[in-house]
Amino acid sequence: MSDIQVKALAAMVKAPVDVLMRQLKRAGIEVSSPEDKITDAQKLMLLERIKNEASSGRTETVDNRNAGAGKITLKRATPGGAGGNDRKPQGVEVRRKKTIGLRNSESDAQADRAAEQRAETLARQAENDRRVREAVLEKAERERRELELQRIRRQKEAKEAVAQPPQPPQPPVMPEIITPVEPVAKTPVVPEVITPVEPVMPSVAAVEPELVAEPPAVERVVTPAPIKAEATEPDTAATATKETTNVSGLEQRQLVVDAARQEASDALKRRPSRAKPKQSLAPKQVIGLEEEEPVINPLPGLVSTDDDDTKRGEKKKIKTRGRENERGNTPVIQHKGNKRKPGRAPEREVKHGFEKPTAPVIREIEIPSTIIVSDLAQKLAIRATDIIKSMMKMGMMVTINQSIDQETAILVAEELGHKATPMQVMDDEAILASVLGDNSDVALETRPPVVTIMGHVDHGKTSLLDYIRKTRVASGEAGGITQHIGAYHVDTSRGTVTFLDTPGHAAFTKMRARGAQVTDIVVLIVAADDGVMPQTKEAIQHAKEAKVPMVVAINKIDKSQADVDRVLNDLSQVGVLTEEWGGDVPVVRVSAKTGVGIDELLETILLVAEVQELTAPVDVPAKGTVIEASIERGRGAVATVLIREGTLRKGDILLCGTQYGRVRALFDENGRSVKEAGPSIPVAVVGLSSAPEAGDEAFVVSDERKVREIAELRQEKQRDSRFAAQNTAKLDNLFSQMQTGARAQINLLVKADVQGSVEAIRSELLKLSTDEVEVRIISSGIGGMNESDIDLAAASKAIVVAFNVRADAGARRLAQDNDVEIRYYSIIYDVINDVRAAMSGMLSPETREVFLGLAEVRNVFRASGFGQVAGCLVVEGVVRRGNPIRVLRDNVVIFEGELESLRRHRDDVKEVQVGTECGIAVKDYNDVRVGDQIEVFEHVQVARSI
Ligand SMILES: Nc1nc2c(ncn2[C@@H]2O[C@H](COP(=O)(O)OP(=O)(O)OP(=O)(O)O)[C@@H](O)[C@H]2O)c(=O)[nH]1
Repeated sequence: MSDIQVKALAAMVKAPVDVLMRQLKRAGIEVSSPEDKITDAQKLMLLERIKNEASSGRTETVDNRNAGAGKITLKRATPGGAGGNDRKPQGVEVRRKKTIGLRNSESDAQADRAAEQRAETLARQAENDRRVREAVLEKAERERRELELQRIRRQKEAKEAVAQPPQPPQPPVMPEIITPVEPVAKTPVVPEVITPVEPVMPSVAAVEPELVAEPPAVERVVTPAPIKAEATEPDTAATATKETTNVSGLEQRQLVVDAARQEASDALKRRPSRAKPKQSLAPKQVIGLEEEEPVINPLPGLVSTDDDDTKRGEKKKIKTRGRENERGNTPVIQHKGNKRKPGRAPEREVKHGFEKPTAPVIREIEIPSTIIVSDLAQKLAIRATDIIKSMMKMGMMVTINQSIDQETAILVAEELGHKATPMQVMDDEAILASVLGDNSDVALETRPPVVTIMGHVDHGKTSLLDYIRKTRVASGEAGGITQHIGAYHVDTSRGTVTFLDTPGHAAFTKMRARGAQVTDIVVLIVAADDGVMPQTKEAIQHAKEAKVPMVVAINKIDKSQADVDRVLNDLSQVGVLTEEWGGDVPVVRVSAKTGVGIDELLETILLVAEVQELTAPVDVPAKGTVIEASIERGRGAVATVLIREGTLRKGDILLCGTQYGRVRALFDENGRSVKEAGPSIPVAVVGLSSAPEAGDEAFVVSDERKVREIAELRQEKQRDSRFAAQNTAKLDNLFSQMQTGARAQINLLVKADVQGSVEAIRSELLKLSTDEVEVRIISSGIGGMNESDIDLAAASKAIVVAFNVRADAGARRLAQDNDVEIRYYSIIYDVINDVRAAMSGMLSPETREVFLGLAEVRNVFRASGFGQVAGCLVVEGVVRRGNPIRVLRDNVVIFEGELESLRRHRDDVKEVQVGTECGIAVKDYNDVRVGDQIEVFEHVQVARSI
C-alpha cells in the first residue's frame, strides 16, 4: 500500500502521462503535474472510472499504444502479516492484479465483460473452495497434532526423547502457489479488465513479457487444488461462461458459488486422505521456484528428519497448480488476516507449552545450621504453608518467618519427600585459602632481613637503632623510654635491614604465640655495665620460643664499668652459649654512643641473614603481619603492617584478622606517604574498618565479598572462643588439662616486689615438681604486671603469681580478655600451698585398701545352696558381707575373692563383730580348711596430694 507518482503509474501501465492525467481528472482525482502522487484508493477510483467509461463506450484512445503496450496492469499488494502481527508469516503477500486492456470495439468490450464475470465467478468459487478445504485441513491437522503430541509424550515417558528425537509425521507441506499471469482462459484468477481497449485473449503474448519484466509483481494467489484443476481446464471454463451468459449477474454468481461448493466437496471426497499428514510428506514437485517466499515450516522442533526439504525449511513456490494436483501434493494454504497457520500453532504448543509433571519432583537441598521457614519453602519450591502444615503434623508450631534448626529442617524436608543434607559451612581459613592465589610458581627475590632488637630496659636498644639510622628517635620519646613498637627499614652500605624496636612488646609475643616467623633475627642487647637482667632473660625466652637465630650485642663498652666477661658468663648461665664460649651465638661488642662495633654488628646480621637465604615473591598480592595498630584522630584505624611477601598498594583490599578495608593511604616509618610497600618493609596502613590486633596476619584479597565473609566469621569465632576460654586455664580446673600418660605441666609467671622474694618463690615452687606434674616458671621478675607479662602468660597458658605486686589497668584488662588468671599473695607459704593443691588436683585419685577384720576357720561343713561353709570365730575387727576377702593359710594369701554369705546360727547377717562365731561362705572357693584365716577388707578412693 503505497502512493505512486502519476508518471510512474503511467510508465507502469505503459500509457501516456497526459492521457492518464486526463483520466485521473475525469475520475475526480486532482493532479496538477506528473510528479503528483496518487494513493491506492485513488488508483481504485481511477480503475472504477475507466471501467465505467469502458462499459459506456466512452473510452479514450491512447495515441501511442502499440502492440507491445496494449495492456496496463495495476497491482495492489496486501501484506499477509498486516497489522504488524508477528505471529503471521513474514513477507507473505496477497496481491491482486488488474489488467487494463486497451480495446477498440464494442464487441471486444462485451467479450471482456463476459471474461471478467467468469473470472469473478471462478475467483469466488476458488475462495469458497479454499475455505471449505481450509476447515477440513485444519480439523485434520488438529487431529494429527493431537496424535503427534500423544506420541511425543509416550516417547518422553520412555526417556528416548534425547537419544531419538521424535519423528513426527510431516504436516502438510504448503508450498505457496504463485499464480503467474497467464492467458485469461487458463488463469484461475482472471484479471479485471479495466480498460478494454484491446481484447484480452489475443494479448497473451503481450502479457508474457510483462511477467518476466516484473517478477516482484507476480500475484500470489491462494488457490486450492480442486479449483486449480478446474482452472486448468479451459473447456469447463468455457462452458461456465456459456451457461452464465443468459442469466442475471446475481443468479449467475449464486450458481457459480454453488457449483464451486459442490466441486470443492467432491474434490475432498475424491481425496479424503489429503488432510492426512503423511501424504504431505510426499516430495513436492516444484515446477517453478521463486526466491524469498518462505515455505511454512511445520513444527521445527519436531520436524521429521526424513524430509529434508521441510527440515531445512527450504523456501519453495509452486508455479502452477495443475501439475501439483496431478501429483497429489498438498498445496500451501495461505491465511489472511490473523488466522492461525496450521503448521505454526502446535510448534508453540509443543515447544513452550507447560507439561504437567507425571511424577513428584524430588529436590536435593542443603540446609545451613539454621533456616527460616520461608527460605526452606523457597529451596523446596513449595508453599511455606505446606511446611507449616507438615510441621504441625509433627507437633511443631512455627510461623513463616521463624528460624528452625538444621536437624528439624532436614526432617521436614524428608517428610515432604525431598532429600536434605547439612550444608558444608566453610570456615574462614578455608574461604581465605580459596581466595588466595597460588604463588608457588612466582619467582622469588632476595628480601631484607627483619631484625628485632630486644633487651633489658635502658640497655640501649633505641640508641643503637638511632645510631644506625642516624636519627635521634630516642630524644623525641616521652621520658626517653620506648613507648611503642617502632619499625624501620635502614639502607646500609651492606644492604637493607628492617629493624623492629620493641620493649618486649605485645606484638612480638603474639607473633610468637601464633608461630609467625616475622622476625628473622633477634639482636639481644646487653649493657656491658649491667649484665643479664630479667628482661634480658625474657627476651632470650622469646627468641627461643620463636626459634629465631640470635646475635648478642654487648653495648656500652665505652663505659668504664663495662665487664664483657661477666656478661658472657651470665649469658651462658641462662642458656645462651656465645661463639666465644664455644657456642653458636655470635657476639659483637658495640657502643651506641660512640658507634664502635656498629658496622661489625650490621655485617654479622647480614651474614646470618645470608645463611638463612631470605627470599619472597614480589609481584603478588601482599601478605604481612600487623606490628601494631591504633585509632588516630582524623585518620581512623592505623595499622603498622610488616609485609612478608608481595607488594601492598593503595586501593588494595586488605584483611587483617577480624578487620578489613580498602587501603586509602600508606606511610613509611617517617610518616611519608608511599604508594606501595614490598617484602620486609613496614608500612602504616589507613583504611581499615577498625584497628586490628597486633600480630594479626594481613592479606590482600581481591574479592571484597569474601573478605567481608571471612571477617564476619572471625568475629563470630572470636566471640565463641572468648566464651569457651572462660573455662580454660583456671587454676582449679588444671586437672582437666592433664593428658593421659603425659606429664602434666603447671606453667607459672612469677612477679614479686623484690628480687629476694622472687628467688625464694622460684626455688620453692620448682621443688614441688614430681614425676607426674612438672612446675615450669615461664618468667619471673620484679615489679608490677604489665601487658607484656600478661601476653607472655597468655601465650604460655601460665598462671600469674603476683607477690606483693599488682597489675596495672592495661594488664588487668588484657588478663580479663585473655582469661589469664592472676593470683595475689603476700605470704610465701600460701603460694606454695596453693600451687601444691593445684598440682594435687592434677593427680588421679588413689585407691587404698582398708582392713576390716579377721576370722579364724574353726570348722568346715557343707550347706545346701552354698556348698562349703567355714565355721569361724571373728578374732579381729568386724566381718562384713559383700566385702572382698583373702584366704590366708600360714599367713600366706592362697585365695582372693568375695564373701558370699555370712550367717550367725541360721540367720543371714550383714556383719559380725569380734569375738563372735559365724558361718562364712566364700564365693567360688571350696578349699577352705580348718586353721585358715579369712581377712576381710574394703577399697576406698583417697585424693592424693603433693
Ligand atoms: N655510655 C653509653 N650510654 C649509652 C649507650 N647506649 C645507650 N646509652 C644510654 O643509655 C640510656 C638508655 O638508652 P635507650 O636507647 O633509651 O635504651 P632502651 O633500651 O631503648 O630503653 P627503653 O626505651 O626503655 O627500652 C640513654 O641515656 C642512652 O644515652 C652506650 O653505648 N654508651
